[in-house]
Amino acid sequence: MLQLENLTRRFGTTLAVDGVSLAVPAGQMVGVIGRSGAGKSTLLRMINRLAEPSSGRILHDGTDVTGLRGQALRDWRTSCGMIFQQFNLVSRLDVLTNVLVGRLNHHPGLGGTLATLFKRFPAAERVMALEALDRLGLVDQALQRADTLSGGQQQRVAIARALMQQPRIILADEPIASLDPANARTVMEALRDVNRREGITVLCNLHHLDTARHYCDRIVAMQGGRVMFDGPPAALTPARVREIYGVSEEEFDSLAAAEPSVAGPQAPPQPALAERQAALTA
Ligand SMILES: Nc1ncnc2c1ncn2[C@@H]1O[C@H](COP(=O)(O)OP(=O)(O)OP(=O)(O)O)[C@@H](O)[C@H]1O
Repeated sequence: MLQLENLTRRFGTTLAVDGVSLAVPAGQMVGVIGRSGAGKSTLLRMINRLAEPSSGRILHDGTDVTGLRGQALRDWRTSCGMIFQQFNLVSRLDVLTNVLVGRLNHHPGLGGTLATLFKRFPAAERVMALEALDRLGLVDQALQRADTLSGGQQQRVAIARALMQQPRIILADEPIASLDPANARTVMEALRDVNRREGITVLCNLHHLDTARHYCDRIVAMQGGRVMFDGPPAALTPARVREIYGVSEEEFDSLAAAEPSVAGPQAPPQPALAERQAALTA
């Protein structure tokens, strides 16, 4: 069970997340929806402590995650696989090596360059990486450079990489915002499959209500840092959407589609390299 207790994050005068309390049972798939700036990313990033809460607590199976330091914090981050909007693969490396990067946390002393990374992992982990790719339908692409894959394939490689961490929770921060509908579908299906088959808890930030309704067990709708709705998809009726956001569902979705962070000809900016490395190797 993941418990968020009155979790709050301020950036200067901005209250990005405002007193959020949620109890997420193990194995649940939760869709967090809301317009740009609602606080979705900050909420997710606090869970693996990429963003520090200003106040409130995060508990996982009774352990106070908010107080973890050093190795205990690194272990917690390992147990939270993170999926970013922009995949964050090493483009010039092959797919298999990218998946093995998810294992780096288990080898803190692994030296050498990225180019020789593959050979430095034990054979059992290379097999594990191939198995992860196989279950995501990508084993044939294992030796291709990551940047030769479609966006949807790259995001599934990122999911395979997260699986290598053997996570308890997957935090997916707008995993489909840069993808076309067909690729978005394959990625959401992959996340749902991982959730169902492995029982991994998934928290997934999404812009579109229909996507959240279709794939998630539970929807948390945010606005101005607060949770305005928390319940099963069927309970988030068009009338409820209007009540929360003051617009129809169609308007909500079209506003989301018009946001600059959603797929467009130009890729949105990536998180800082240090942050990505922290997420991958911490
Ligand atoms: N590092 C930061 N410094 C200052 N303000 C920030 C920072 N990160 C987020 N914010 C602010 O906190 C609020 C919530 O941002 P957040 O990125 O969590 O929202 P979001 O719902 O994920 O939006 P989007 O869908 O656009 O990613 C916004 O007003 C944002 O400008």
